[in-house]
Amino acid sequence: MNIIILGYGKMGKIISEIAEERGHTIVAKITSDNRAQLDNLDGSSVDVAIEFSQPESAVDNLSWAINQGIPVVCGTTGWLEHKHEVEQLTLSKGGAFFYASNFSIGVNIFFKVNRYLAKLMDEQHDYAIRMEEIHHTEKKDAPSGTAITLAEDIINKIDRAKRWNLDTESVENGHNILISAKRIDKVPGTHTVTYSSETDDIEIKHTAHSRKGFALGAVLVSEWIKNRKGILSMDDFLSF
Ligand SMILES: NC(=O)C1=CN([C@@H]2O[C@H](COP(=O)(O)OP(=O)(O)OC[C@H]3O[C@@H](n4cnc5c(N)ncnc54)[C@H](OP(=O)(O)O)[C@@H]3O)[C@@H](O)[C@H]2O)C=CC1
Ligand SMILES: O=C(O)C1=N[C@H](C(=O)O)C[C@H](O)C1
Repeated sequence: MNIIILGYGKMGKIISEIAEERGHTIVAKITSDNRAQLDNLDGSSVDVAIEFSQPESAVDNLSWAINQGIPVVCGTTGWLEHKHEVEQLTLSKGGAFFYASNFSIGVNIFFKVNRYLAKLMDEQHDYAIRMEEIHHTEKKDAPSGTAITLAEDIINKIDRAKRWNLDTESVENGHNILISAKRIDKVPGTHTVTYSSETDDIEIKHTAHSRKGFALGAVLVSEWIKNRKGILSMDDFLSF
């Protein structure tokens, strides 16, 4: 496949390496410095676009790919207030758009465990819910997209959990999920969900050892999306 990389940073580089190892060709590696290349690029020769840039550039990059008729796989976090616009554009153009806050298979298993645990905790009113996410110091958004997915999944399962907020923000009542976002040099991504009562704690945790799992997941999805249409997610891709 011919792949264009929109955002050739820490993730874009590992994704390109894995894609090339799997026999794909990278037709362009776009950063903020060479983005003008997109003005002259013929999209008809590109099979898939992989977008891992930054919150401010995601919508422009995704719109470029969708307008070119290129299926696009997006891992950029921190821009989701505009997701509906991108989905509408995809539908109006008959394109394909895939977003995941986390492409790692391990995290997607963790999402399932989180949903199952939340279902069990719905009736357990004595437990307060909190979350911690730890990432490297270059991360631009907080909380992480993964933490938001975890929190939204809990809100969908637990009646008393009405919303999430960062623990640095003020809280009006105790029915929120408090998220602590820590930034520590080089940490690829650690997420912990804790239910605390007076008598005990129940905790689930996922620790990424590197960015490889995220990158491999994005390449596998890119191979899968090639001839598909519509708004797609990990639930469509994974069979578990
Ligand atoms: N969903 C998932 O599984 C994962 C998601 N992420 C997310 O992916 C995103 C990228 O992460 P990471 O690679 O660590 O970030 P980096 O900061 O290392 O890389 C970002 C890249 O985007 C480029 N960029 C900036 N502006 C534009 C633009 N207008 N058009 C195209 N490219 C642009 C930067 O170029 P320049 O250097 O010139 O500014 C850089 O190459 C983040 O939002 C992160 O949260 C990360 C890991 C996993
Ligand atoms: O910025 C990162 O590095 C990561 N971002 C994603 C997120 O915001 O959840 C996924 C992963 O945790 C790494």
